[in-house]
Amino acid sequence: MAIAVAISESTLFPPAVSPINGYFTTNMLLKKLETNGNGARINALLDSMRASSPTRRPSDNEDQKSWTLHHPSALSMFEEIMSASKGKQIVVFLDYDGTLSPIVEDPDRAFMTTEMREAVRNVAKFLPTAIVSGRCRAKVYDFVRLSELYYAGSHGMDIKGPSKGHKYRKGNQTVLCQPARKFLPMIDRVYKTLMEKIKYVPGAKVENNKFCLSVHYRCVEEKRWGELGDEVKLVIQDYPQLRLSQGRKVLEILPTIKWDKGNALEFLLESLGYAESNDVFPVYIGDDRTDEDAFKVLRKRGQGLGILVSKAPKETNASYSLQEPTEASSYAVPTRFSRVEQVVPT
Ligand SMILES: O=P(O)(O)OC[C@H]1O[C@H](O[C@H]2O[C@H](CO)[C@@H](O)[C@H](O)[C@H]2O)[C@H](O)[C@@H](O)[C@@H]1O
Repeated sequence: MAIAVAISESTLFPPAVSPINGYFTTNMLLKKLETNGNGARINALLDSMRASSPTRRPSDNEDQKSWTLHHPSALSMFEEIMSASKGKQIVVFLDYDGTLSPIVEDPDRAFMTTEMREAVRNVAKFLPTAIVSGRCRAKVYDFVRLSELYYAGSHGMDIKGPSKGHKYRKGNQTVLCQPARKFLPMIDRVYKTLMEKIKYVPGAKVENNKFCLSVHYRCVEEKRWGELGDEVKLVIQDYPQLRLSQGRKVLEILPTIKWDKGNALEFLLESLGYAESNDVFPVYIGDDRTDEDAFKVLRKRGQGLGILVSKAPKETNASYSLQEPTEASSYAVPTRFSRVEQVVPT
């Protein structure tokens, strides 16, 4: 759409944005609104991309101390946590990237270690265990390869229970929940468009997570983040049923339905028979913004606990912390959990 704007071009628009046939387009105006008159960008998305990817700096000692005081290490508090869960069924929820696997440049190579897989396998022997990931369910399954677990892919929008013969399976039915099914053709279309649009930005990568998409900028030069963000915004502005969210050097495109990792957690607890129960103690370990939705649900239920994997102080709804994925694996050593008497649901 072209709109006429009664202001002089030279004072308002930086050289890159000039009128077409004497008219300023909406996009031009938007671009102008994102600059502060000196031509410096104050693009909200770009600012937020920077803020969610801070350059690592040693955190201030005082900040770190006060944060650790409010979010003590889940390892040092293990005995207290276990006594709070006494007589209750612990259910374990694990995020994948940054929690079970280290963050790496190539998302296709985010492998978990054999040690981590063993730790998860062992936990799942004693406790119902779910992987809750932004990735597509099939892909996260390929990384984890444990058929006894629940998997919630696409940020919880694609949930499947353990295959036949596993003890946490509910009766004969396989648990399945895909609340965003109708968005599949749209997501596919946007995936193809984005692939085309971002191929000019070196290092950018679109990952098809089935019910949502990830646009990675970890390998994009910072000076091109703004351009990439603009391309993504332009594409999704034609799709009001989609929304933009952010993770670790990634822009996430999701359906606008009210369904997130928190809903997935509640759905899984309900599937296990703990919808309204006080006899359950959910433990959720995650590292990212989308995991906050699950931490919030735990706070609201006043049950269990959230553990944030983070080296640096961060605002979070989690109660405890772990420094890095390797700590998550030592947290999950089987003897820790097997000491607690567990009620195994039928
Ligand atoms: O919910 P998660 O399991 O944490 O998934 C969130 C996103 O994780 C992946 O991206 C992140 O990890 C990559 C590999 O280490 C890294 O290269 C990227 O910068 C991170 O954002 C995954 O690729 C995404 O699809 C997930 O949405």
